Amino acid sequence: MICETLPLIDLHRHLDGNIRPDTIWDLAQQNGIDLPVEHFNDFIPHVRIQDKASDLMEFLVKLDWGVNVLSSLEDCKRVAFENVEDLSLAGIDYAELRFSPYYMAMKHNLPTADVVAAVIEGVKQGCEEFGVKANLIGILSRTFGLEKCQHELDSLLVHKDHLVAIDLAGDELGKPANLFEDQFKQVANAGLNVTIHAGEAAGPESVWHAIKLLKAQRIGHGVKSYEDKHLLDYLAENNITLETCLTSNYQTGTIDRISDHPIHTFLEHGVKVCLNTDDPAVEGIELKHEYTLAKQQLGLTTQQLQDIQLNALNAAFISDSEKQTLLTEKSAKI
Ligand SMILES: O=c1[nH]cnc2c1ncn2[C@@H]1O[C@H](CO)[C@@H](O)[C@H]1O
Ligand SMILES: [Zn+2]
Repeated sequence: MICETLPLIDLHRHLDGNIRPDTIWDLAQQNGIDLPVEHFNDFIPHVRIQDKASDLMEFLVKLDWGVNVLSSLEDCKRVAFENVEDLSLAGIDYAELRFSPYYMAMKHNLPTADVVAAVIEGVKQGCEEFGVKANLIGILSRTFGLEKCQHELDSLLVHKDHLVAIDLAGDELGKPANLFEDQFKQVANAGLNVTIHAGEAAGPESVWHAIKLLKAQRIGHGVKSYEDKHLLDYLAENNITLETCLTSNYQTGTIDRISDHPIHTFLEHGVKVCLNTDDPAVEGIELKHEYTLAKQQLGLTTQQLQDIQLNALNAAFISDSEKQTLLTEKSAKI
């Protein structure tokens, strides 16, 4: 299923949507935080989707315990480090880990820019320890409004040399992309890449806004693009890759069944897609599972899955020589 001579890459993976349930439990004990249940097994439904949520916002609530137990910068560093260990355990060669520093800082009033520094440090140490490659994408959590997003952006830009891109995530319906035009002008001025969550809870117009107003080079999800043929042509012609997350799309109610995912429509139109996890700990999946779903539930061929692995490499926010290194290092391992 996975082509062993090509690097396995996850470009859409929330670091703060992948905090291990046992770490959340442990940090809660350590930090004297009351949890709603007495036994660990009873805690799982509070931090992991059981089958599916009714919509995106109900899904996102499951991420809250993970960040609510982060009481110090050391805790933030720990979860960042563990995220890299998880990459190594999942057989991933390169990942772009995204995180929302204000969301992580919020509950315990941690200084947001220092949270960014702690995550950078945890990921750096993880990469050294586990021999995995990773870069970071900063998220503006649109759910909390414009003012908080500007604060979040300011905190991220302090450390912009350690980031490859900025993303906009959270409540797509309630906080549409056009509100954040000014923030993404600042992102462009800072020389960072742009990927935007769009076409997940809202329709194709949200994808258009992400591209035209915020200058997105990649789109997170983009599921609803299938409703607009002109948009499909535009995505294909401009080489804008859709970061597809099958299990997440099912669990957020964006699609009713995995087999309903419009990935075939995208491929037929020449739109580039790659496969990703989104929030693996909350979803209870890993990247290889997404490739299995694509084969078994959507009938993708071995060739299509290989192309998808290559699409992820091509769409990564790294230089051509770094891409080449990932390729040669992988074939050397065989
Ligand atoms: O699937 C998703 N769609 C939209 N936003 C998401 C998704 N998963 C996580 N976040 C959002 O990303 C930030 C944490 O990294 C939070 O704002 C969370 O709500
Ligand atoms: Zn996401």
